[in-house]
Amino acid sequence: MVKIVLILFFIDADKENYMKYYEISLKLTRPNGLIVIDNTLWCGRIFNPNDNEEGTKVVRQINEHIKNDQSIDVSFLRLGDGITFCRKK
Ligand SMILES: C[S@@+](CC[C@H](N)C(=O)[O-])C[C@H]1O[C@@H](n2cnc3c(N)ncnc32)[C@H](O)[C@@H]1O
Repeated sequence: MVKIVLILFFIDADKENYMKYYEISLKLTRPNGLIVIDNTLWCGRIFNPNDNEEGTKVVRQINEHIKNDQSIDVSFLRLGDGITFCRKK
């Protein structure tokens, strides 16, 4: 049986599927591998309580999820539109 383990994922496609991409990446990443998520500031829209567009809600949701995920260490770069680095423990 071939077991696939990867060391780096870069998530940057459709926001609606970000949670799905994150869960799949976490399963396939080996310990110490990185999951890099782009657009985690969403142009600052996540901080606007009046912005409840689907993409905004999803980015808020994944940020919250990552904050509470004990299986990773997290680092955030306020570069561009915000980049979050998740290292699988
Ligand atoms: C913001 S661009 C990022 C491109 C890439 N990260 C790069 O730097 O070249 C988002 C890309 O995700 C692709 N995309 C959007 N929804 C997708 C989906 N459901 N499945 C696969 N790719 C998708 C788009 O076609 C687009 O090329």
